[in-house]
Amino acid sequence: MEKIAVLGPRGTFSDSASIQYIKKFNNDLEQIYYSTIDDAFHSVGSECEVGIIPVENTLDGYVQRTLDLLLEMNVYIENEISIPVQFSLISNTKNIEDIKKLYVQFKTNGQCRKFIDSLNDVQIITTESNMESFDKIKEGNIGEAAIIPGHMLEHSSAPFKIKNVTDAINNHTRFIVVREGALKVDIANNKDIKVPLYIMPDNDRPGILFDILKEFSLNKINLVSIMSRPTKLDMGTYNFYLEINGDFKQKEKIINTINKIKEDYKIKILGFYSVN
Ligand SMILES: O=C(O)C(=O)C[C@]1(C(=O)O)C=C[C@@H](O)C=C1
Repeated sequence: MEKIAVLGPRGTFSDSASIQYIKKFNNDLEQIYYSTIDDAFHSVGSECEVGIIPVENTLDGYVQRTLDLLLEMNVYIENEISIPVQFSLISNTKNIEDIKKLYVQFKTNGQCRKFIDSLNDVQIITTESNMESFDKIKEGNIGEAAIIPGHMLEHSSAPFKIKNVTDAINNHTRFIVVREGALKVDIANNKDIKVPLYIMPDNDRPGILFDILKEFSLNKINLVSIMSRPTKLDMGTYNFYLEINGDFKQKEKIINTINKIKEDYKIKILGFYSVN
């Protein structure tokens, strides 16, 4: 049975995403839990064949670390799944004014901004997963609170709880399924195509971005997003992460357009797969 690397422990949204992914695609996968996104990602190709990794959120955008690891590691994206995400608060205090310390996962912080800003004089402790935040409260230090996955609220015996502290009701996180090795194109008829890729300009001159975007525009290829990530070599030098969304009939056109851009720029295609 193949193993899938998941940000754990059990109860995280990554765990929920892995359960839904296994169910939806009828995959026979054993979940292996890791305490950080980095550890889960790095296990792909050694302890695990695949990994399920958060990449984008409705309220807080891309997970920057995931974008960097996609470039650094020898992996490709073979599938994706989105799940709804809502958060609640638990605390061992009697009321909200007594909270002195708040545990919150780094990506959760940007999804509960309004609530966190409404708290007075609270020390924020950033965690690696929402279940790490949940577990911290069990240590029993008075004056502590944690933002946890909404579905874990009933599993907490904390004396003080607030249901729903997310900034918006419509909030989803998208997870990608990554596998080690060179890209495999996996397209089903009648489904949309997703193609995330990196374009890495090796110099800086006026019009580079225009040159690249022009090719997509001329070929009527839909770009869903574009992100700049630092090359980490020199200040002010960036790689571009792009996502293409298209109809399956556009497959050849997408390949030809990427090949055209490849004549002038280095490209890493991160995935070429069907969605929904
Ligand atoms: O900590 C979790 O529950 C996770 O699965 C991680 C993660 C993320 O890093 O994006 C997943 C979904 C939410 O966006 C918040 C946190």
